[in-house]
Amino acid sequence: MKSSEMKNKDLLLYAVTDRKWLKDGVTLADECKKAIDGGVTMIQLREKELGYDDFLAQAKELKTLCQSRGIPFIVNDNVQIAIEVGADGIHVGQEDMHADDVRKLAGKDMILGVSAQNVEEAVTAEKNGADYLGVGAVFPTSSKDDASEVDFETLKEICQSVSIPVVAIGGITEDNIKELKGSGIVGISVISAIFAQEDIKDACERLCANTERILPADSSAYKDIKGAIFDIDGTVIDSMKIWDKAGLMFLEKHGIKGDDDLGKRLFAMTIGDAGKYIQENFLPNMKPEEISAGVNDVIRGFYINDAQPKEGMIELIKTLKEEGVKLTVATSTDRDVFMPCLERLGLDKYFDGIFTCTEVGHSKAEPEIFNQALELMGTSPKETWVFEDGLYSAKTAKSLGMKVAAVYDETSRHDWDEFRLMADAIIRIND
Ligand SMILES: Cc1ncc(COP(=O)(O)OP(=O)(O)O)c(N)n1
Ligand SMILES: Cc1ncsc1CCOP(=O)(O)O
Ligand SMILES: [Mg+2]
Repeated sequence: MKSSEMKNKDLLLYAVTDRKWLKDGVTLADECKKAIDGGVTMIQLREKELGYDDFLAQAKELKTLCQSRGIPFIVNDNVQIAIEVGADGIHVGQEDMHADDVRKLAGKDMILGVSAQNVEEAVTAEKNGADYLGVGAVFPTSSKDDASEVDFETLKEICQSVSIPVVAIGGITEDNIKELKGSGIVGISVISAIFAQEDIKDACERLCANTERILPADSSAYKDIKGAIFDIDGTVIDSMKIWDKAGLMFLEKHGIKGDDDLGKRLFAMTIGDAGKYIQENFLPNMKPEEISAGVNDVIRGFYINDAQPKEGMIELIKTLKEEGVKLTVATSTDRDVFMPCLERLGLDKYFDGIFTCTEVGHSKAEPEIFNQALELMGTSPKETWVFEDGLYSAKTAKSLGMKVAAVYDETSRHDWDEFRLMADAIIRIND
């Protein structure tokens, strides 16, 4: 991977190797495979004891593994080995070769990571060509003897002072990671919370999920963005649950108490079918159309009075607008249902155009709605991001060459593993 192709998402869970944790008969490649299976997005080979030839042989093995699994491979400290093995990148600290010299030797395409402990080092590293920063130790660590600690405020100041992405490193565990929320980091870099664990794959899965949970929906993740297309339900508005519950709430109004199973059955039906089902099973004296209209009223009432934004989305939309990005809506929900909510939240004024599947005459499994949004914004697919909680809609957007920010929503959790992998950025706040 070239440095220009690296996304923030590639830095989500960055594993740094340490052979001191290897069990008998197990190789670093074996352990790295488990880590990649668990969701590690980048690997750094860190060898402090090996001679040149052994270091090179190990680098070749891990480079082949990472390449076959589609994640970047980085070499720690040794620029020569990084170049010889054709690594994707090199990571150097303040005591190692200077970043500008590394850049000259390694060329513009190699990913260059630099350690920084304060704002001055961070700003200098960016000027000297760093593509990302590793900042730490953010917690006490036993994996690096000479690591000095970096407090939360300094980490935050560093993130605010540079435009390149920052990962935190040092003593990070699946529990303390939540303390890094709000710092501005795009990911974490970890040794022992991965390689010292009994079940490496399992540990990585939890670290990944917990890291996703602390990342902001901020605009810095969306490289080269000129246009943005927002889904509404489950993306901008926390409204998916009402579709799940509307049938039950309607029944409750008529004094009938349903259970979760009934809720799930009704959710899987169209509103028309739900009307028929409720009539046949609970309200024989009411017409199915009246029931369907009643369920619809429950939904509308929720949008008018109660629906809340997903965390961080209002701020994101405002920031993108301020940055001159064209904004549109593409939604499967009918205009008269969601507009009162957008208006109540003061969001309607930010959008240059609003497209609904009903009005366009095609679902989001087809390209029409996205193409109409692109045409109105006058942006090309590759400079346009689609913010979506629905995997199938995201697949359509991807097939048109657009970038996708996957927004986590509880109702589509079963798709998340596939969705997070295909997306160019992830928004998963407080699920
Ligand atoms: C991602 C990442 N961040 C920081 C470091 C530390 O690098 P450095 O300060 O050069 O210390 P050593 O790792 O070389 O002991 C890192 N390796 N990776
Ligand atoms: C390499 C490095 N640089 C700063 S802290 C550190 C060690 C990170 O290891 P761990 O995740 O086990 O604390
Ligand atoms: Mg170093």
